[in-house]
Amino acid sequence: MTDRLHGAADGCRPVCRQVTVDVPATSANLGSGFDCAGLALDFCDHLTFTLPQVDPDGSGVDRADRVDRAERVDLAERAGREARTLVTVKGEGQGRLPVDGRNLVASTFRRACAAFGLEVDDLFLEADNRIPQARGMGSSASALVGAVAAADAFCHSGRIDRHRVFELAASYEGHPDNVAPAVYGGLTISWPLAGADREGPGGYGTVGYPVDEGVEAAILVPDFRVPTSQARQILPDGLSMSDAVFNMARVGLLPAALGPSATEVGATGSGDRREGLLYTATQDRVHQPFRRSLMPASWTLVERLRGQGLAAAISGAGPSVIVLHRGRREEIAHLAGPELAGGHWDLLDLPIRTGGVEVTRG
Ligand SMILES: Nc1ncnc2c1ncn2[C@@H]1O[C@H](COP(=O)(O)OP(=O)(O)O)[C@@H](O)[C@H]1O
Ligand SMILES: N[C@@H](CCOP(=O)(O)O)C(=O)O
Repeated sequence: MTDRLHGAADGCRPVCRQVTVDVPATSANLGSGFDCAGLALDFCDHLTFTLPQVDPDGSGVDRADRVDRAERVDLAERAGREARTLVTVKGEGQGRLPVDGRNLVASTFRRACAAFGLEVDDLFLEADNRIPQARGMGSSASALVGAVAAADAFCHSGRIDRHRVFELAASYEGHPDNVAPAVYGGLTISWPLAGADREGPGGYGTVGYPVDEGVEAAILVPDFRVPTSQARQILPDGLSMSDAVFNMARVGLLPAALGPSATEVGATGSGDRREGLLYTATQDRVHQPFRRSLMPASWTLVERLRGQGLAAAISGAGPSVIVLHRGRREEIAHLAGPELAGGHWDLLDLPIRTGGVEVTRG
């Protein structure tokens, strides 16, 4: 897509000087829902974007009074030279992620601002990261959503437009499954629009489903990384009809298996049968079998957990493992005992996050 959005104002001004963003981790696929299912997790990166730029006469931002005098002079002196990007990273990625304009959050923020018609001068970004990177918890989608949501907040007054954020961030990511829950929260099923349906920017649709309050996610996170790009390259070009049908039937079960209305579904009346539905909904023949060789230790763990009837799957493109459950935390920790005792795996017990990205202007 073209980067300047249709209808974006030419040369718009930022509506504030600082924006903070809390953007959640996500788990995509959930077994059967390759490239379409995603779940928001209550575990956030906290990002602070500051635009210190202001015209020498103080007219560059609507709230120029918040820029102190010394800073205005400093900025005036810097007029005419290349814009600076200064990034500080704490937590996940500290010492590893770029701290200049190559940082994914910073570069995406500039790109989204340009798409909205705002040319950004200097940018200060403080990233307090909790989401492990390249582990299958959607860190790259969260980085894109955080950056686009911040750009939306700088470029438009009022509440952020979640649909606009979803469309732009999904177009940058290239698949919408992690982006949608990071934007909207909860369980989402997303799809690329068919060619004839494409109109204007974007090209993805999504619907959200409520998640039963009793459902929790246990995420087992190893200390090794698998980049999503590598895990996508290993997938085959085609599938058998029977494997496609196997997954189609199961992804259709995900909203009922995770939703509060699951007990009302005739075939799933009792608590035990609900666990059975979660187990079935997370079966997969489309992507995990092809990725086993990239993450054998993760697959061993998935099989052990599933062997006890738990709804375990590779989280996203891996190598983390997600277990969706209702009150079975101790059992999961016990079954993952060998991995946890070895010191190379962590267990995160995470509630499902009902809301998506949160933005505050300062
Ligand atoms: N908070 C972040 N800040 C900057 N870059 C990030 C951030 N999170 C992810 N990235 C970039 O995305 C890469 C991981 O993306 P990817 O391989 O898709 O894994 P994941 O499963 O975590 O999304 C990181 O190596 C890094 O380049
Ligand atoms: N559907 C994608 C999901 C990638 O999720 P991530 O959290 O690993 O980035 C895939 O399976 O490739």
